[in-house]
Amino acid sequence: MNLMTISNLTHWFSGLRAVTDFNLSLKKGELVAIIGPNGAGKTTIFNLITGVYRPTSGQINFEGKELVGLPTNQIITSGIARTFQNIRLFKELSVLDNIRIAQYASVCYSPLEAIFHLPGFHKEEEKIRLRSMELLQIFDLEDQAYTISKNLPYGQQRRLEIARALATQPKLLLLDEPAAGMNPAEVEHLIELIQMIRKQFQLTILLIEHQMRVVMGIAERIKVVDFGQTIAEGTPIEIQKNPRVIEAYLGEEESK
Ligand SMILES: Nc1ncnc2c1ncn2[C@@H]1O[C@H](COP(=O)(O)OP(=O)(O)OP(=O)(O)O)[C@@H](O)[C@H]1O
Repeated sequence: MNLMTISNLTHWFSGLRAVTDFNLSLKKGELVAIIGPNGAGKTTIFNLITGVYRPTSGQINFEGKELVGLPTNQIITSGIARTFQNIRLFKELSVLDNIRIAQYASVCYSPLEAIFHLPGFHKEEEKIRLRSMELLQIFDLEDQAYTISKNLPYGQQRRLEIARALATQPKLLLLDEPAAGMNPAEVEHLIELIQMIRKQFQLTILLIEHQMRVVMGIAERIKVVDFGQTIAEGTPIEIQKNPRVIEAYLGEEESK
């Protein structure tokens, strides 16, 4: 059974058609990449899945439930989390607090327990703290738990953003250019990290990425979009040989 099925997704920004009849079926546990030149419509697809924009037309079915029309918070509690192309941490908060905050969408104490600091509040807070520290350990950030997140090196900020996304316990993780701005060593580390969390958290992953080293290294299937339209779909090997893709995208990448 598919975890998510996107059917005929189309989105217009005034006179500009950013996404045209986009279709995608994601099976549980798959890692699928969306690639394409700048402005092709990739991030708009993520914004449509997460309810930032409501599509002009089309459906997004996640575990049998229609997502179109739902507010973002309900989409997140359904089991979808994302990272952003431009890192969006709570920059003035500590690394630990960035992870803790992500868990409050599904907190299990009542306002009364919170106001009067009743036992239910303390128990839940301790659970959140422990789980946050566990995540920081997995992401090799536990020594930085009390560092203000804006002071982390760039590669660690990217890792923290992924850790924060996982704190909501998603089934589907949307990664928007996770390798952007990383040096080659950080990229290699990221590839290992994505493979590790995919297994450990039994994740399905949809990845937008420009760095072909990452895409070809970890994606099982690739969709190529250009001017909002899907121009090719296949395995990494099929995509690398596809003349239309080379013309629209890979050729341009290789010549950089
Ligand atoms: N809020 C918006 N209002 C109007 N136009 C927008 C908006 N967001 C994106 N666009 C336009 O929609 C098209 C698709 O943009 P999108 O950001 O989805 O592309 P992308 O493939 O993610 O590009 P990149 O690789 O550069 O991130 C572009 O032409 C962009 O200028």
